[in-house]
This record gives sequence, C-alpha cells and structure tokens, in this order.
Amino acid sequence: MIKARGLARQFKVRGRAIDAVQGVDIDVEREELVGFLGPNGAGKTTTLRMLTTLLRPTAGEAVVAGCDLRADPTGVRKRIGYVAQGHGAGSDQKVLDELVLQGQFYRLSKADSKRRADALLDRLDLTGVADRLAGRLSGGQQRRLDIAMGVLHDPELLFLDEPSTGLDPQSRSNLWEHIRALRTAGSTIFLTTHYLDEADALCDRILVIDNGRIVAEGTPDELKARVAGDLVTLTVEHPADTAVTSDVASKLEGSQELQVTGQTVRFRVPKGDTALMPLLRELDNAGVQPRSVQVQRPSLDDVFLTLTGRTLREAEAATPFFGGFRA
Ligand SMILES: Nc1ncnc2c1ncn2[C@@H]1O[C@H](COP(=O)(O)OP(=O)(O)OP(=O)(O)O)[C@@H](O)[C@H]1O
Repeated sequence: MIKARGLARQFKVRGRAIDAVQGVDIDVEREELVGFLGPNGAGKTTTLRMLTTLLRPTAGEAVVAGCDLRADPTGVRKRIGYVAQGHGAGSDQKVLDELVLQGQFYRLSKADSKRRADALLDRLDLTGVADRLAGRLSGGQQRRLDIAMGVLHDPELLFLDEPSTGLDPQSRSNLWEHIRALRTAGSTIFLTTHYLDEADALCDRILVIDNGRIVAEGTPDELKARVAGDLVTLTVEHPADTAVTSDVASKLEGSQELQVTGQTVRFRVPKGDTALMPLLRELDNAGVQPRSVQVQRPSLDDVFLTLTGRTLREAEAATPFFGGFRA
C-alpha cells in the first residue's frame, strides 16, 4: 500500500538548511495498521505530508495506494484519506450536514453521501450528535468526526496525524477502539504518534523515527525484545541484605545492568518470570527475606532509550522548534 525509498525533505530557513526527513524507506502492506513513532520534531508530519502529496519531497520515490507520488499525485489523493493534526471540522455546520457536504466534495451523489454518512455516524458512535453543530462537540467526538470525514469516500489507505493528541485518557482509549474497528473492517492505516502507549496498544508494526531517520522497525514485541531483558526490582527488609541480593542477582544467567539504591536492587534478565523462582530460592538459602519483587517487561520507552541513548521526553525537550515556519 505504501512503498517509499529514500524519501527526504529539506527546508531552508533564513539561509539555514533543516533536514527534516533524511531518506526514509517505508513499506506498508494492505490491511496493516502501522505507527510512525518519534518525539516532537522527529519528522513524522513532514513524512506524512509528503506521502499525502501536500509537500514535495526533495529526494526519493514513493508509490502510495498504487500511484506514483511524483507522476500521479491526483491518483494518490483520490485513493487516500488524510486526517491532519487537530484538524477540526467546521463549526457552523451540523455534524450530518458536514459529512454529506464532504461526500459531495468527493463527487458522491447526495443520496450516496447521506447513506455513507449515516453508516459512519453509527460506526463511530456519533449518531446521537448528528444534528449538533460540529463546533460544539467534545474533543473525542470531534476527532471521531475528523476520522469520519477522512474515510467518507472509502479510501484504500487512511493517514492519521497524531490522532489522540489533546484527548483525555478515556476519550483516547475510546478512539483507539474505533481505529482498531476500522482496521478490522479492512482499512489500511498509517498513523503518527509520539505516545508510546498508543503505538503499543494499536499498531501491528511500528517505525521509530528520530532526527529525520528511521532508527528501528518491527512489531511492538519485536522492538521490546531488543532491550536486554525484563527489569527485576527487588526490595529487601534490611540494608545489609543488599550485598547478598546483588551477588545472587549477578549470578543469574544473562543478568546485567545491576544497580543498588538504598534497599532496592534492580537488574535486567532475559526472562524475568522464569528467573524469579531460582532467585527467590537462592535468597531464601542465604537467609534474605525480600519485601517486594517486581518484574516489568520492557516498554517502548526503553526501546527508544536503547536505540538513541535518550528517553522520548529528553529527545522532545532537546528538539529545536522553529515556531512560525511550520507549513
Ligand atoms: N515548513 C517548515 N519550515 C521549516 N522547518 C520545518 C517546517 N516544517 C517542519 N519543519 C522542521 O522540520 C523538523 C521536523 O518537523 P515535523 O513537524 O515533521 O516533526 P514531527 O515529528 O511531526 O513533530 P510533531 O510531533 O511536533 O508534529 C522540525 O525541526 C521542524 O521544526
């Protein structure tokens, strides 16, 4: 559905070159839900704007929904849906009218447009607000209306830019259910996000982008497997027991990144759950009583840290934002 090779975009700002996207390769298969994950300023929106024909690449090639990006941008536009970041439908139209107009914009007959609008309102849980002004919807309803607008013409491929930004946790998980349902119904979806939990919960596959380059690619589980194992956190009753505990932990097969803070010993092992029994047995033999033991699977944040040496939050804090120059 998407095949991009060496896609790049440079911006010139006051004589200074900004390499926003530095030659990315992207492959998305039909009916896949793929996430483009990276911190603010990593190049996600720029890539999306290139793939949706809104921005000309400075280098590279792409075939999107069967059409060549450079040779047939009109063909691409006909076959895709695009929901921009915080897009927001017009405020002075009723929800249903807004959708019917959108359908007519795509040259559907009024009757067809109304039929599809009704079906989408039902699928996206918006039937109850069909007669409300679009500008009066809650944040979550607004985003669902944006998505309905994006899929009304039944595109083969849907692009979503930061779909859940600005939503409260409940509206986010509700939106995720709707996005998953669209995928289950046969849509191919490419979305950008800087939320690790969103990428983890939604995506079949994730591309991680940092400073305009793809630094990793895989299923959420494959990416997590790149981190050196599960994190075991063990707290002991007496400070004097930490030396024995860290000694026992360091002897477990594959144990690494051992750290002691106060009465807490932390380390990574390849399979935390299976390592737990021998660990507790050894500690019992040594007369150590742990107060608590916790095993955590690596998060995508750990993956980002492993790949780039920075947490997503640090990466975002360090990214210069060229306010006023955004297209
Ligand atoms: N029109 C533009 N002119 C100049 N620089 C730009 C322009 N658009 C984007 N940039 C710069 O290109 C880089 C990538 O920006 P982009 O918006 O693609 O990142 P992003 O990953 O989508 O970030 P966010 O999550 O904040 O949307 C940033 O440094 C940004 O400031």
